[in-house]
Amino acid sequence: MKLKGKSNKLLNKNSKKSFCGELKKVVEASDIVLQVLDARDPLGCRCPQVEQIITQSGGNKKLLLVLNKIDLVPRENLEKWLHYLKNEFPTVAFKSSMQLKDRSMQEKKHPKESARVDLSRGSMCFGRECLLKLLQEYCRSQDKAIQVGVIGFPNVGKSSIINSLKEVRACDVGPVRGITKCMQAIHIDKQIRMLDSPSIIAAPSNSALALALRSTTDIEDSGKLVDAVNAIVKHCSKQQIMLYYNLPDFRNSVEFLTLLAQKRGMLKKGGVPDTESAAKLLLYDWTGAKVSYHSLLPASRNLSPHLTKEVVVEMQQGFNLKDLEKDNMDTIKAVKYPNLASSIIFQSSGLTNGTVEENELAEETLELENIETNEEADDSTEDDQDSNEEEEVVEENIQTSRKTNPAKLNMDESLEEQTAGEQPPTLSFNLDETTDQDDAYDFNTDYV
Ligand SMILES: Nc1nc2c(ncn2[C@@H]2O[C@H](COP(=O)(O)OP(=O)(O)OP(=O)(O)O)[C@@H](O)[C@H]2O)c(=O)[nH]1
Repeated sequence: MKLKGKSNKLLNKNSKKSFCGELKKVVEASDIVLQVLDARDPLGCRCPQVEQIITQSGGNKKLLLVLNKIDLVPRENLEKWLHYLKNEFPTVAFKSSMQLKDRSMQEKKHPKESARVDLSRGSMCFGRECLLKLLQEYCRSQDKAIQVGVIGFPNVGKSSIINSLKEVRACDVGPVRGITKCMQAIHIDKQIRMLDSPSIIAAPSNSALALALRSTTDIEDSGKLVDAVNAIVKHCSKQQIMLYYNLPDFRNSVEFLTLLAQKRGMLKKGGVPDTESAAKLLLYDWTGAKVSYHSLLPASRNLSPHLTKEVVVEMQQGFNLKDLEKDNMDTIKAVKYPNLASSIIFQSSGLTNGTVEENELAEETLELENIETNEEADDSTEDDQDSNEEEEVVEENIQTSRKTNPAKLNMDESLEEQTAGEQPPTLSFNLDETTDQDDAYDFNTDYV
């Protein structure tokens, strides 16, 4: 996600500390916080530390979950996740609009431009009315204008959701991770102001899988790329991966990447397979806009350890949950889904821990040199109210309680139950605490 306009010029800070600070400002300034989840791995996109900050902040702050990219999971799986998540926080099913015009383009209003806008189903947004209604009703119940923070790990679709609500490409969207560096305000209407934020920083203590999918920057180091691919592939059905990429059997990640590079014609000088590019392609696939995979629900339906029943009730107050359920059903009915058999089964590693306190970060900087920033964007198109309001920031410190260290989920039991009727390929997962440490993974061991 790339923000346009003056804000990036003024606040172009690349350090993770700055990311943390900006995220906290957004949370602090928000009446409602939307935590955006990729529907393909809802739990992996939830950050217990940030949820705790919001739910324990007092001052009537609300937390909603937005289950985005619902067009990439089978309908049956989506319905199960909505049912699961709503027991913790009110949850909105969403599919972002994929092709929106720039504000500058919209101002031109050339008839040929409008004719070129893609109106196909794939580019449409679903869930917009439901989310807006929820926010507007909350406004009315509070009898005041509200600020709505949009937070989440990289690439979950934060910018896409804001753009979809605004119906204009106010923030740039793309597969590159972590381009948003500072808070920016976007007015949806007179009563609702969205606050965009840099992504949550995944703590280094997370599993290799969580780090592969949720790290703030694109991975560049070739060894780390192979590790990241290894972590992803070993949490999927190998047969389905082979089928999706149309590859023969492989023994390990290096062999997989070699085959993938050959298949896609990714060759270096002398015809050597470019495994680094193949690895980046796979990572983009796994966090981007296309590949359908879905994760199974946890065996235990207990409340997440960092939540209490009182918190759940408090977060529900002020929202009409019956209407939300009905509106979600309307969204569900309208979207086109991949079928179960073609969607890759994925084993999530559960909630992803985030680093929210600046003092917990090492003095490292994000490797953003390779990311093309948008600072040269024409500021003249940014002369509306939105681009001037991001500096309105609350500087108070937020007290963070950090009791939580959620254990990884053991989903083995639920796997059998949930895949009954799904006819998944034969697979067996081993999610003990050491799984992700095992660099020399042998695919033949865990996949039957
Ligand atoms: N299929 C599909 N793709 C989506 C959807 N929402 C977002 N995407 C794609 O997901 C990718 C990331 O979207 P962004 O909106 O840039 O995500 P972000 O959370 O703002 O990303 P960061 O700036 O890295 O934090 C883009 O390629 C989007 O086109 C959706 O509902 N469905």
